[in-house]
Amino acid sequence: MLEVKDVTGGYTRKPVIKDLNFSIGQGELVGLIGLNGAGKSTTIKHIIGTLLPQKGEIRLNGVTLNEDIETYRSSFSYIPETPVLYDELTLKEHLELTAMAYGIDQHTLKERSGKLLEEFRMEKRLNWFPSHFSKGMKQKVMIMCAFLVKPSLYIIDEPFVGLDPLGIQSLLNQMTERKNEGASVLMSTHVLSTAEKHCDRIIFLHEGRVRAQGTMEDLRKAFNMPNATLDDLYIAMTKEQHNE
Ligand SMILES: Nc1ncnc2c1ncn2[C@@H]1O[C@H](COP(=O)(O)OP(=O)(O)OP(=O)(O)O)[C@@H](O)[C@H]1O
Repeated sequence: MLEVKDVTGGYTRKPVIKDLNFSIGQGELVGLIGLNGAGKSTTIKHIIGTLLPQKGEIRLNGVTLNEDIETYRSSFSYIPETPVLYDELTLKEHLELTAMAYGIDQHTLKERSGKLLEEFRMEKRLNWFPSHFSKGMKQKVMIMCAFLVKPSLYIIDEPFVGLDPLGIQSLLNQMTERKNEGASVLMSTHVLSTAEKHCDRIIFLHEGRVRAQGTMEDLRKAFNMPNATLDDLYIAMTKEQHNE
């Protein structure tokens, strides 16, 4: 589904991410974990195509962005860490615009947005403008727009920080529902307890490189820490690098 092969890239000639290799299969939820500045957002920017690899390639459903921009772009939805909304559009108009951009018909729009508005408790705010939304509400608008579309991959940059516990539960419900339908999720987060509980696999990114990846069991073996939590493993990874 998503294949990242030998990808090196960044903002200038000096690379920020180096020789990244990982893939995400159908129905998998994969967590991208690492310290501030490890390169998580930069990795995501390469996958969504706002940055191009200096080396290596990224394939989504078999194609690179260059080979088939339409297929590539329509294969994923992206939820950024900081919500980006149109000041002059209401919540309702944001949903309508998304539907239009992705060719979703009126009937489907009504059905899907009805469910999402209920799930995220935003039914009464359909005619509100972004300036009246709290930070978490803005995040919910982006999440609802992303889940209105049913792409094969969701890319989510730190979703848990601004959401209240009910919002987090709703997002996890949406992810699980789409996962069960075969969609994949790549999610970067610092909330390790949630990642440990919900991710099928974890990718540890450190100083722009994949330090380790796999299931919790794989990681426990790799670090030789049989009963470790994701927090324990993460701290071990940072200390190990520190000692080098
Ligand atoms: N627009 C930019 N121009 C130049 N360098 C950048 C830019 N954005 C990030 N960087 C650099 O790239 C490196 C990786 O940053 P990135 O934002 O990918 O980290 P991150 O793992 O997402 O961190 P965080 O957990 O803080 O969000 C850092 O050294 C950062 O300074």
